[in-house]
Amino acid sequence: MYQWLDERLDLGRLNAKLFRKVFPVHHTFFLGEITLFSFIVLVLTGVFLTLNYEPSTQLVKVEGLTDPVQAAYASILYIDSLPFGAVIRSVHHWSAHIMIAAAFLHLLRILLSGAYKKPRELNWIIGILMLVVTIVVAFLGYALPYDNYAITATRIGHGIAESVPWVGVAVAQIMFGGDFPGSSHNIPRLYSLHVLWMPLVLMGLIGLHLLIMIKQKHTQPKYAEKVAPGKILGVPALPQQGLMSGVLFLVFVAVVFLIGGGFLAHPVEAYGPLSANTPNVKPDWYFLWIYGLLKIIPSSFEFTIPLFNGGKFGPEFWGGVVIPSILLVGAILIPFFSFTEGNVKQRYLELPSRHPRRTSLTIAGLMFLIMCTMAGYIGDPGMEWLTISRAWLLIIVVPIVTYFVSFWIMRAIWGETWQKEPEIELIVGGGQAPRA
Ligand code: HEM
Repeated sequence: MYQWLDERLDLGRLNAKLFRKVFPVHHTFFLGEITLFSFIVLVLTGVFLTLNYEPSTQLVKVEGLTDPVQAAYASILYIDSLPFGAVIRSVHHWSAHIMIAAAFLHLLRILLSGAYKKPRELNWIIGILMLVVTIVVAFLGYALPYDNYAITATRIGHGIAESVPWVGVAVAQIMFGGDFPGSSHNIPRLYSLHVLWMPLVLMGLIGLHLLIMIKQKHTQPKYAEKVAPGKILGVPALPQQGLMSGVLFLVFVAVVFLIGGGFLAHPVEAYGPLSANTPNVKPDWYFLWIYGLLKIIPSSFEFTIPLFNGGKFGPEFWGGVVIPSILLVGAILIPFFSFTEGNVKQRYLELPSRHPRRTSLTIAGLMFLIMCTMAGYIGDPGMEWLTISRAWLLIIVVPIVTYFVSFWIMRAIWGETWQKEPEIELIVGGGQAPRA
């Protein structure tokens, strides 16, 4: 069979060029792979869901329910009633959470190890875009069950889209196919964006990301410089790397099915179909920091520019659009503010502990997000101590204190040598003397 294929596809050349490509091995490199695996599981479980989901708000009768309900809602009841239907829906749900978390951790590893520097600036930018698109796809899928929970959470995003001065209402109408909720175009519009257009964009970006990564070659652990100077130290793409990735994929599938089976996505009947009741729901964790900002920006923080029918700059615009956009642009620009020594290409991973400024800034940034997230709980039972003014204080003070404390700890531990990468001593096994 190999010979038959080789004669037609010149597999030998492919084998020599692609399959023998060397991949450096480091446990943190699996974060990018886990992000990829989540995407694959999302597509596979998504195919099952699309085969059984009805993207329509037409009213239909469901056995056991007195009032007619929207077809989208009814189809989720149907999916949950299929053998393993609720588990597959839950695996889809949890894979989305894992993909966002893994992409974010992957971003942190790139940031903390300096892998974003020349020549990988492009892949850094594509990565940020992928993270944003992933979050957008997750948001677009939120409303599809069309239950009270999904609609209430999606309304927050709809309000943010509408808050953009002058163009917001038009943007929201295009995105949601009319007023939300209520328009019969809502579900078909969100559905096509969620299952087709945005995943296609994501697939294109992932393909580009991986092609660039293969072309530029992976950064390597520091010891590779000593063991194989000027070369790539690692294992061939096939069979070793492929085998490791294959095993990790199977483990990933097993774990996500365990999570999906153990913790089912919320049953739609717990909240019921669209009604005037607004349940007290919060957005998912990755939106909570924006939700927190929306809670603490005072409603008086608003003005209108009396031009072209008036452009309103309200708190939702500041918290939901301006601050996240500033952070996004800042993140995109990171590689252009840090340079490699002598402007050479970055080949090796940097130790976070030996780059205390960057590491402390990253931890401070995380603290900012955590404090904003905490503000999302203002007014909840048990959180009475958290007033709006205290939340402001925490958001400003905690990141600054964190920066100085973590910087001080790194300086205290490594003293004068804090900026130097440690000397690597190579120990060769089998009782031989070290060679380097
Ligand atoms: C959202 C979907 C994403 C997928 C599926 C993905 C996938 C991958 C994979 C499989 C690798 C190789 C293994 C590794 O280094 O972990 C990689 C490398 C890389 N990724 Fe991503 N990634 C994603 C998001 C991001 C993000 C958010 C960033 C940063 C903003 C980023 C920046 C990079 C860079 C710079 C490399 C090269 C790393 C090196 O050479 O050390 N990626 N990505």
